[in-house]
Formats: sequence, C-alpha cells, structure tokens
Amino acid sequence: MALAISLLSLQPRPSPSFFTCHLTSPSPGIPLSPPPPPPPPPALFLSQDPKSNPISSSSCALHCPHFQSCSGCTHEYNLHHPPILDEAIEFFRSIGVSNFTFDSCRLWGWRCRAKLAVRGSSIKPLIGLYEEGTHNVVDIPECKAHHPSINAAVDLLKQAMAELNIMPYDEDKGTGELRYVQMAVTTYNTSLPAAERYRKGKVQIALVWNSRNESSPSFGKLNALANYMWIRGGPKREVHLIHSIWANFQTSTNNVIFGNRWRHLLGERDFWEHVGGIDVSMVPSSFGQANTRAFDSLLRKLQKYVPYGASVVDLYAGAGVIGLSLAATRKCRSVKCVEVNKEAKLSFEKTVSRLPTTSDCSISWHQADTSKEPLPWLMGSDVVVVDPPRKGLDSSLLTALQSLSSIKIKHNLPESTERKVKTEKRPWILRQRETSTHSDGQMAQDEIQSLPQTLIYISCGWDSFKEDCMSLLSSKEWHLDKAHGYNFFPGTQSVEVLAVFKRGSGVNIKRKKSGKKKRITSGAFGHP
Ligand SMILES: C[S@@+](CC[C@H](N)C(=O)[O-])C[C@H]1O[C@@H](n2cnc3c(N)ncnc32)[C@H](O)[C@@H]1O
Repeated sequence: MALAISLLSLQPRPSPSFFTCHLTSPSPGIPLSPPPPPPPPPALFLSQDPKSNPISSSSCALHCPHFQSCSGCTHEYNLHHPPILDEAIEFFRSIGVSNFTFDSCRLWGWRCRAKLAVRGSSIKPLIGLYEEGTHNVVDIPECKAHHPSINAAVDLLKQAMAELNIMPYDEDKGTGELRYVQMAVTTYNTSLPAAERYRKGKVQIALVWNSRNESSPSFGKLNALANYMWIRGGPKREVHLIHSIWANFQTSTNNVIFGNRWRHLLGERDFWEHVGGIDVSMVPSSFGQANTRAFDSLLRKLQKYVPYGASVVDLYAGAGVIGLSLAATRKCRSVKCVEVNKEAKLSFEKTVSRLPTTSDCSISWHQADTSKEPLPWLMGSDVVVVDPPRKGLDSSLLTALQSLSSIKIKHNLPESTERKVKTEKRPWILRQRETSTHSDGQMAQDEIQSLPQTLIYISCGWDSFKEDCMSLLSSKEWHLDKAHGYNFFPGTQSVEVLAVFKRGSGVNIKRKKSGKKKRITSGAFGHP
C-alpha cells in the first residue's frame, strides 16, 4: 500500500467495484449498490512470463468516478499489471530467479475490509478517505475497489445519519459523534451455492463513536443508529446485507482510529471467513487482510513450500491465519505464532476451535515483540514464516536470520536465549503432541538445537522487501529459491510478494541444478 494518507492509518484505496476478471455479475439483490462497471476482461492469471500478458490496458481500466479526487488509487489503467511489476520482474531476474510469477487476482470489488473516515454534516455525510496530503475527506460511494456490499452498507449508513441526525466528527473542534466506520465483508456462507458466496457477502460494521463508553449520554443515539441499519439490512430483509454491528469508543484527539473499548451491538458476534483451507475467525479489533481472495491464493501457494510434518514459526502472525492454515493442511509437528497485538489472540483461539481435530500438532500463540530477542523464536523451527508490516523486518530479526550459522557452529544457545526460553510465561499452547516433552515455556531439547532451513517472506512493502532480501542474500546465509507476486491492491503501485529462501548461499545447488534436470534441495527441511 503505497499511499501516504496523511497521519492517519487509513488503508489506501485501490480500485473499483466488484467484478473480477472472472466475469461475475453484480448481485441483483443488494440494494443501493453502484451501477456495474463495464464488462470485465476474461480471467487473467499470469503465471509464466508476466511481461507477455496479452490483455489490453483499456479492458483492465478502473472506471471509477472518484479516481481524480480519492487518494486510494494511483493508477487508472492496466490494473492487471501494476507499473511496479516490471521492476519486480527485473529485480528477481537480477538475483537469479527467472521463474517469478504474478497473479493479477480480482481487479474490482476486491476490498473486503475498509476503514473510512466520517466527516461533513448529518444531512450530507462524507464517508471515505483523505484527499492526499490533507484531512479533507473524499466521499467515495461508488468506489470500485470496495466489495459492493461495503458501498451498499455505506449508503445505508448515510441514510441513517440523515434520518437520526447523527453528527459526523469534527476534527478541529473534537465534536460530533461518528468518527470512522470499519466495514469488513464475510463471503463465507455455506447455505449459498459456492458461486454466489462472494457477491452476497455480508458486512460487519464497526462504528467508531466519539464518547468514552456506553454510559455516555450519546449512547442512545448510537443504539438508534445501529437499530436503524439492522432493521433495513439485517436478516429479516430480503437481502441480508449486514452481518453484525459493533461499537468502538474513541475520544482521543490523535489520529489513532480505534480506542480500546469495544462493544458488540447486534447480529452474530462471531465473524468467519474461509481462507487457506480453514475457517478463520476475525474480530473487528485485529488485523485482517483486505483482499480475501488474493490472500487465499497466496496461502495455497505458500502451503506447497512447507513439508508435511514441519515445525513452523509464524512471525508477525496477527491472528495466526498463516500458521494455522499450515497446521491444518501440512500436518505440522508444531506451529508457533508470534504477534505483538494482544487483540489478535481471541480470533486465534476461535480459529483453532474449528481446525480439523485430526491434526496432531502443537499449536501456540505468543504475544511478543519479534524485535526483542528474536533468536529463541527461530530455534527449533524448520520453517520460519515472516509477514511484517510495510516497513519490513525488524533489524534485530534480520540480524538473527543473517547469523544463524554462527549459532549452529556453537551448538549452544546464547545465555539470553536459554533464559528466555525457560522463563517465558504461559505461552498459549493449544495442543500437544503426545510424544512431545514440550510444555509451557519449555522447548524440547531436539527442537532447541535445530535451526530453520526455509524462510518464507510475505511482503506488502516492496522497497523494504528489496532491502531485506539483499541483506539476507549478502549474508550468504540464505539464497532465494522462488518468488511469486500477487495483486493485493490493484490500482496502486504495490505488489505483494511471496518469497521462499533456503539456507546456504545456493551456489552448489545451482551448479548441480544446471547439470541435472531436476534436483530437490536435499536436506532442505532437515535439521542442520
Ligand atoms: C501484515 S500484518 C500480518 C498479519 C498476519 N500474518 C495475517 O496475514 O493476518 C503484520 C502483523 O505484524 C504485527 N506486528 C508488527 N510489529 C510487530 C512486532 N515487532 N512483533 C510482533 N508482531 C508485530 C502487527 O500487529 C500485524 O498483526
């Protein structure tokens, strides 16, 4: 997500409404949705040579009325081929990865999670993103990036605000009632035929209310707002648009969107999506990927790089979706998820509750800062998965990854590592292998002495990825084996990267590869 949206952490807003290149049509039943964009081009999955793609730029254009004013999208044409893609192809080629693939994913209506500022007046609310470099909110009712259910829910919210005289927040004065709204779409409804699930997605609405808590005088108005929307978009309507409504209370004058206090108001409390082969629970307070379908594609590719029975550590794990998807699909021996935001734990726990019970995997979630003493997290794992924020890896983690061999040679844990492993308080361990000696805060000795042989890096920040990648390669500790790109944010100058590094400089492997047709990097997943 390449856009500087002032001080606020609203996501950038790539493009249009709702059809992918897969020729789905708009839901006839969803009220208030924008008119359909021009017919989309045929399915487009570039998997061989991204440069040779034959789709014309006009057929993959944004066609969004907000493009000039909204800061969300930076590119109007060639949504299937972000300009940065050429640079990515060249970068990977220059470091020896010639079979880089790119999945252009769904080009319109892909955004299933949006945080929108609410400004203006009750009669004419503006609900959208900041204009670049300002705090002026641009109303984007026909955003082509949004899942159409989001646009429909925004429309309903505006009606409710006008009817009930709900005042939008005024940043200068600190007055008003509704500050932001987060809309998240679930496309997981097993009572619908699979082909209809995406377009009939339902919206979890989180209203960020300018008061301290439920006992504030304006709470009655908040309830009225929620009820208004529920009556018109809830389960009793022909088109069930709204999944649930939450309140978040925030009075701070800074630019942080959410306060710490949440309250579930209406609808189902649990919100499920299905990605990477598992049911995933998401609470409104934790990180969730905006592009559900693209994330699913990435996860399915990622799974192929993790051997059955591997021991995995998932760093920057959020609610552990990646780690848990691997636990279920790769029958991992153990999966440790490490995440700094404690809010993600609840979603993690719920997701675990729906994992297949056949899985015999030790699964744990740890609230921890990866930048502080990262080494203990790496030790004992065959595969390290990192999915950092846009700024890339914390330097301490990068250093630890660059110097694994020196630790291996010592065959001893550094004192601080040993201490940390032994004193960690109550990691959240869910399941244990019967044979494991692994218990709260202690790792089995065999795990302690093993070191990762595969590093899977998922990046949403191209510039930081390039730097981290070069640092890893220059250490000769890792070589890059495979790289894939995903169009997570069509219309922006961004590419999501899935990069697979293997231990060692890769020189010998490459030499052997050129001699034989196919070679499996032997021992790649074994312990050193
Ligand atoms: C790009 S998100 C990935 C989340 C998760 N892998 C997913 O796909 O749902 C990055 C995550 O890293 C977490 N994070 C950021 N800095 C961290 C740190 N120093 N230590 C641990 N987690 C961190 C954030 O809270 C966020 O959940």
